[in-house]
Amino acid sequence: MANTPHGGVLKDLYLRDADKQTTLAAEAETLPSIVLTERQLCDLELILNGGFSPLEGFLNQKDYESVVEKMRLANGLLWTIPITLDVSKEQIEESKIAPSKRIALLDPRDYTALATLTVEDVYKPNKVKEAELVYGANDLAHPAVTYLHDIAKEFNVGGTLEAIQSPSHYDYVANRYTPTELRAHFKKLQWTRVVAFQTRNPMHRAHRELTVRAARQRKAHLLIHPVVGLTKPGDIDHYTRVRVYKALMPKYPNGMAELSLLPLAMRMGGPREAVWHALIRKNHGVTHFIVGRDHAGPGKNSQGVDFYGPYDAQILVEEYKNEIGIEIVPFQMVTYSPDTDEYIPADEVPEGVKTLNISGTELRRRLKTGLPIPEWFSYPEVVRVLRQSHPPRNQQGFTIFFTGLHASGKNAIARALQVSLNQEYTRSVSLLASENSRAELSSELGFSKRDRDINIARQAFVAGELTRSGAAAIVAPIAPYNDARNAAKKTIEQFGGFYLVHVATPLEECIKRDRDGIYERAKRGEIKEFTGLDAPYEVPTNADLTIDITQQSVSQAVHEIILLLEKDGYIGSA
Ligand SMILES: Nc1ncnc2c1ncn2[C@@H]1O[C@H](COP(=O)(O)OS(=O)(=O)O)[C@@H](OP(=O)(O)O)[C@H]1O
Repeated sequence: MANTPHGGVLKDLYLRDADKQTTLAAEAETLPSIVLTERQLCDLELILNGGFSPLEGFLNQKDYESVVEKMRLANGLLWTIPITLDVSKEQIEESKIAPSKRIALLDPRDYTALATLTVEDVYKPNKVKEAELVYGANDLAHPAVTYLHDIAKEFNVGGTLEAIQSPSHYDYVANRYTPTELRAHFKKLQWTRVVAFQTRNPMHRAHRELTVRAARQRKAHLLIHPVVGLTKPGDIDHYTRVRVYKALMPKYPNGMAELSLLPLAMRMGGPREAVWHALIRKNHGVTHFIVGRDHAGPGKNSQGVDFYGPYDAQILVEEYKNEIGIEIVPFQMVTYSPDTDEYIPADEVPEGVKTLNISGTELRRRLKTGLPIPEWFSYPEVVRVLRQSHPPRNQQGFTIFFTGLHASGKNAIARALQVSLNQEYTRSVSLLASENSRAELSSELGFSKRDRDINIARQAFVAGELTRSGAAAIVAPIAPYNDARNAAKKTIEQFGGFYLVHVATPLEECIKRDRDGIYERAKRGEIKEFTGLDAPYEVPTNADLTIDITQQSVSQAVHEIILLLEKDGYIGSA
């Protein structure tokens, strides 16, 4: 039989409110509303489907303070992470949020009303205290603490929820199970002992071995229950991870393991989060839960020291195991022994026996450079998925961002670079020449700082999208301002390579080379705010390459850019 929910009753608010959903939806149209944040949306989904049982809403002040201080709801039930609906002063005023008011909670993606909140109270959380007691330190190196101070708004609204509808999902829908659905699934499969494995990372052979060992030890079936809500910033995206899990599932014996995706917003709260994870799994009907080394660990604090000890989570979970009501399976990471070609838990490796491992950083390096990933470490099917999402540099996109004065020669170099890159045949090459960008993207803009910044931001957006899709983008605006160039870099480099090339032709030379006589017109006052004359050009100090066309030919300039791209692996074979 599936495990009892935390608090005894599964609070599936969809089932509870099924009869009144049409009325609630109609009422929601008339109510003031709050558009949820991404984190709040994840939390709401798990409150509504019972994953957060016994919660039936967002914590009121009494519950919040009790959870922060005592790891318990005000009624004494164990609950370790505050689940709060944070709002700003403006939202409170605009929606007239006050006790006993009803508020519609809207999906941020399409403004669908998902639930109605009956407000109990509005309160100001003590964020420093929450950071210290829940996450162990008021240290911005902790992602949940940064969230608390930089993203979460000033006030919390406590209150109970009524369910209108669940948030829509369009990805991996068949693999998403609510607690009610998962319980029915276990029943159908006749699974009574189920050990759940939580993960926010791709899974390799070591994870498969670890989970099978846990199942064998406890004579249980296996639920691979990865988080697909919000995880640690910088993690591999969930699309890739789910493809990895799907590639891995056939490696388990038939009928041993199932995959279900959990729309949880993690806090990386280590020990407290491990207890929370266990309670969530209990609500999903699971009987056993694997807690490994450094469970939900946020990494190092601002002093360079780990926030939590590697086994703190296991210790806290052990301390509360009777109240949690799920059997904890503590696990050491398993490691590979090349001599015996087997995986062994780290604490069982005999003295002197050599073991191998590949760290996350090393794996990313191998993916980036195209270096082999050995079969003892992962399955070829898994590696294929990872390589598709992390192509080597020579298949990734990049942007060459030229900056320089009018008539500096940047347009000629940009055109020649496009021709040169076209020889490669490996990716499409797009040139956003300044005159085209001005005509097609920014025709209504002039040359004030604000307008120029918008112009650069638009080009950066387009170049970013091209870079994301694996193309080479060449942009060649004047881009006279540092902050706009830096913002462009930030926009683009999250998707691939970014190179700032400063065509540093001196102004006098530009004036000499200006065949259209534009500088002359500007000097006569016919063109205002002209860069280099009555508008500034901030010389970049962070250019990847500086070219002076009075000293170098166009071919030479292009060749230097090609050399830069080759050095970083964007062109040529890996
Ligand atoms: N006031 C003023 N200042 C600078 N440039 C001016 C101005 N008015 C028109 N032009 C012509 O517009 C071209 C520069 O546009 P950009 O989009 O590159 O400018 S910016 O990056 O937004 O600053 C640039 O042409 P190219 O250098 O040939 O691209 C200029 O001839």
